[in-house]
Amino acid sequence: MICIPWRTISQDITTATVLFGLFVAILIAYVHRCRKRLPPGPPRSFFTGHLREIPRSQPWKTYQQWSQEWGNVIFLRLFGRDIVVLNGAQVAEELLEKRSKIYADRPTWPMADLIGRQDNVGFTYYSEKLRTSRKLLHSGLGPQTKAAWAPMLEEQTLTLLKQLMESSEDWESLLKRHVASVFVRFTYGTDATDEYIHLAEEIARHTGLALQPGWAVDSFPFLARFPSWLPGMGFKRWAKRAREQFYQCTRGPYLVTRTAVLNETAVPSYVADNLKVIFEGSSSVDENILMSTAGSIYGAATDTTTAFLFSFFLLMTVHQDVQKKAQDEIMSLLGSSRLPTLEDQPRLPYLEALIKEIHRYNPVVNLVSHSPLVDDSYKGCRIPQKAWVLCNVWSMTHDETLYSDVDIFYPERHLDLNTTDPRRFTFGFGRRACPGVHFANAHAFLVISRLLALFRILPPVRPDGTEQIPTIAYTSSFTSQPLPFTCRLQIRDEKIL
Ligand code: HEM
Repeated sequence: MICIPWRTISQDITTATVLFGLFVAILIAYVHRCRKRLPPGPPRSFFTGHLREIPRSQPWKTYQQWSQEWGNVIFLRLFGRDIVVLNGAQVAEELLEKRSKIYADRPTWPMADLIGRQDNVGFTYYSEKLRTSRKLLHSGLGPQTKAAWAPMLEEQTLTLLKQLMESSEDWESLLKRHVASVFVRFTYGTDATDEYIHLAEEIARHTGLALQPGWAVDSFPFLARFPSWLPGMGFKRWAKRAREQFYQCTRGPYLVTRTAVLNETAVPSYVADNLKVIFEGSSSVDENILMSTAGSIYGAATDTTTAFLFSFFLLMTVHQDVQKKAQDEIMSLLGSSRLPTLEDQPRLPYLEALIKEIHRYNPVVNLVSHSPLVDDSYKGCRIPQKAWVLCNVWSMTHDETLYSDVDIFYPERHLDLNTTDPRRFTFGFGRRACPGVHFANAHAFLVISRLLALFRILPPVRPDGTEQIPTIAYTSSFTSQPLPFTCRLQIRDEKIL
């Protein structure tokens, strides 16, 4: 007979009891979590989730319509991911502003990580690195540093006007080039070369591709750990090339400015100013963080600014009456004496209202993505940790309780200072809100006021002499731009330049 010592049996019983207790506790926690219901949403297919329900074209408009049936917080599932759409200003402010610490993260995007985008502030997960990056950006872009970048903005807009006087039919490419020059100047203090612009456009194309749904690695992140020579791992080889180009685009211009700082030939810029204090020993910021914040500016600033300015051109081409009112305001303040400067901004309220209305009418970024760091709940519904929280900016700037006749382009609504400033939504929320907001507002004011002072923006003319008013329509991309349209620029007051 085999004799098992009593001590061993009693140890086994204790271990089994502890394990069973642990199992029961986990089960209770799991059941409790699941019993807290998820937010409501349209019915979905068991296999494809809401793939068929979510339209490819301007989904933000559909989400707004769904809110009438399902409320302001809607739950969707796509490619195995939880998506929570926030459709109103109140809920966005409640969650993303008041609970900003919870909603400071970005959704995980394994494919974007593979192409190196963790070194781009807009994608960086919430961490010490992100906090340092944002501090650096705020200190370079905030209103306290306006005196440092305002003269550069004035000089660059003047160059744009002169180029437009020479060849106004090239307004589209000149405007794009102007935007690129402004951000390369601001960041590195150098001229934007064709090579850099081309590489940066390639990087933006790669980002767009990586963010498209359907990459297997986004649903099964463990695939990223498999060797790239295995069959079916072509995405890893593509990602490696894309990542190398991304680092080339970030390092190249940074090193040029760094060398210029060391040689004492650098002109003031975001990178040069920060490097000087690092080299003097007055700042302990890691140079790698400075380099990646600098590399993030171009991507975050150019597409958004270009989309906004193109929208201005389209809306002025169609709404001649609004354009005339803005021009009359500039004329009554300045006559033909000079071009507007940033000091004139507070004295041109109609122009300020016009800028607000361009933001409201078609927000540049209609869906802003955040992600909660922990499980959260709102009005009894669970918002799962790591869910993809999509803040529907469109639904806020088209909320009938905030703005009347939402589909009408009507800057006058903002002359009443009680009207909600749409930029409260269009530049994002909480701890991820756009650090470039002050720069963007100053830039928009300078370009728009100076263009209107010098030019009339007119619809194209058909062969029979009648004007062809373009249709107002926008893309469905991440930054929503007007669909291609044409307009004419006519000089209205040459003496002003
Ligand atoms: C019309 C112009 C612009 C618009 C409409 C715009 C809008 C936005 C929006 C909606 C976000 C996301 C905010 C969020 O997640 O809550 C964002 C992020 C960001 N923007 Fe802008 N932006 C503009 C111009 C600029 C400029 C001029 C710069 C820099 C010079 C800039 C730098 C950034 C950066 C670095 C981020 C990422 C912040 C983070 O993830 O923590 N943006 N912007």
